[in-house]
Amino acid sequence: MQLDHTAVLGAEDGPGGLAWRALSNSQQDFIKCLPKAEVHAHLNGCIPLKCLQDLAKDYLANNPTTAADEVQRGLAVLETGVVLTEISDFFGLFPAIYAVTSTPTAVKKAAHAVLSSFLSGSPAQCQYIELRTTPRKTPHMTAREYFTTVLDVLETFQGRAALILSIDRRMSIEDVKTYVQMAKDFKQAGRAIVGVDLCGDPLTGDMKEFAPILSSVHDAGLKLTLHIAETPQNDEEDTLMLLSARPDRLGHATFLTPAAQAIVLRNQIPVEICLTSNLLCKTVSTLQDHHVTNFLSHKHPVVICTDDTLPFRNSLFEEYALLLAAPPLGLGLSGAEVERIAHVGMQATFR
Ligand SMILES: CNc1ncnc2c1ncn2[C@@H]1O[C@H](COP(=O)(O)O)[C@@H](O)[C@H]1O
Repeated sequence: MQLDHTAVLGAEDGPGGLAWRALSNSQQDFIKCLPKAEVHAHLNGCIPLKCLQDLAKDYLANNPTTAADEVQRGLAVLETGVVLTEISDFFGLFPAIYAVTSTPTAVKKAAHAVLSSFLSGSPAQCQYIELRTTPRKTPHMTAREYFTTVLDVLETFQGRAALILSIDRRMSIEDVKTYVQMAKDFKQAGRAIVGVDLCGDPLTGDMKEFAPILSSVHDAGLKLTLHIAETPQNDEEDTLMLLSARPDRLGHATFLTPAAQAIVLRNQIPVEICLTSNLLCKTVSTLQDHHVTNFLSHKHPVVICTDDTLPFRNSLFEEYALLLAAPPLGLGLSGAEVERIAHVGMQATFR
C-alpha cells in the first residue's frame, strides 16, 4: 500500500500540526527525508482512524448487542478528537478499541494498517519501527495467538519492523511471568521480537515484584524498555526499583528525581520522548517546559516518537516539526541539531 504523506499528517490544530504548518516547504522536505526510527508506538494506540471505523463496522454487524454501545461511544470520541483532563482518562479509551480488535482477522488488519502508516508512503514516516503491543487473550484467541498474528504481519515488512512485547502494570504477577516467558520463547524461535516493555496505568502494580522478572529478559538476548516516572505521583521508590531492572531505554521519564536522573545520565540510557502525548495528557504544560530540553542540554540520547497516533492525531513528521519550528510553536532547534537527534534515534534501536 502506498500512502501519500499528507495522509499521515494529523490534526491541523494539534501541537504538531501547528508546528508543521509553521515550517517552510524546504524545512518540511528536510524532515520528510531525514532517516528516522520510531521506537515508542503502541499498536492499539496507532490504528489509523479509517481502519478502526472499518473494524467497528464489522464488529457491530456481527455483534449487534455485545459492547455495541461502548464501541459506538468510543468511536465517536476518537472521531471528534480526544480531550483529556488528566492521563488517567487516557486508559478509558482502550476497551472500545480492544472490543473491535478481538479476532485474529481484525488484529491482522489493524497490525498491517499501523505498520503501513509508518513504513509505506513516499517518503515513509520512518525507515524502521519497533512496534510494541500487549499480549491479549479474548474469547476468539489466546494471548499467544494474538502475538503470533502480529508477528506474522510484522515479519512481512522484512527487517524494517521489529516487535516489543508490552507488560501492562495492571497484570497479575502470574501473567507477567507467563508473558515474559512468551517473549523469551519467541526470541529463541528466531521471531522478529527485540524487547520487552512495561506500560499501562502508571499508578498501578508493585514494581518490587515486577523488576526482577523484567530484568531476566536480558538473559534471553532481549532488550528492556520501561515507561518510567510518567506522572508526578510515581515516587522515587517506584522509579529506582524500575531502574534496578537495568533498562536499555526509558519511556517518558518526565518526573525523574535528582537521584534517578543521575543514574539515567550516568548510564546514558536513551529516553523515548513523546512530545504531543505529554502535552495532551497534561503531564507537561508547555513545549518549552518539556523535559526533552533538559536531556538535550546534557547531550543525553533521546528518541523522538509518537506514542499513540490514533487518539493524539500526530505523526512522526509533526513530532520532528515540534523540534524545528520557531518558538512558541516549536523548540527552534537548528537543522543540524534535529539531524543529530534523528541519527541518535537510529543508534538507540534494539536491533
Ligand atoms: C500515554 N502514555 C502511555 N502510558 C502508558 N501506557 C500506554 C500509553 N499509551 C499506550 N499505553 C498502553 O498501550 C496499550 C495499547 O496498545 P497495545 O494494546 O499494547 O497494542 C494501552 O492499553 C496502554 O496499556
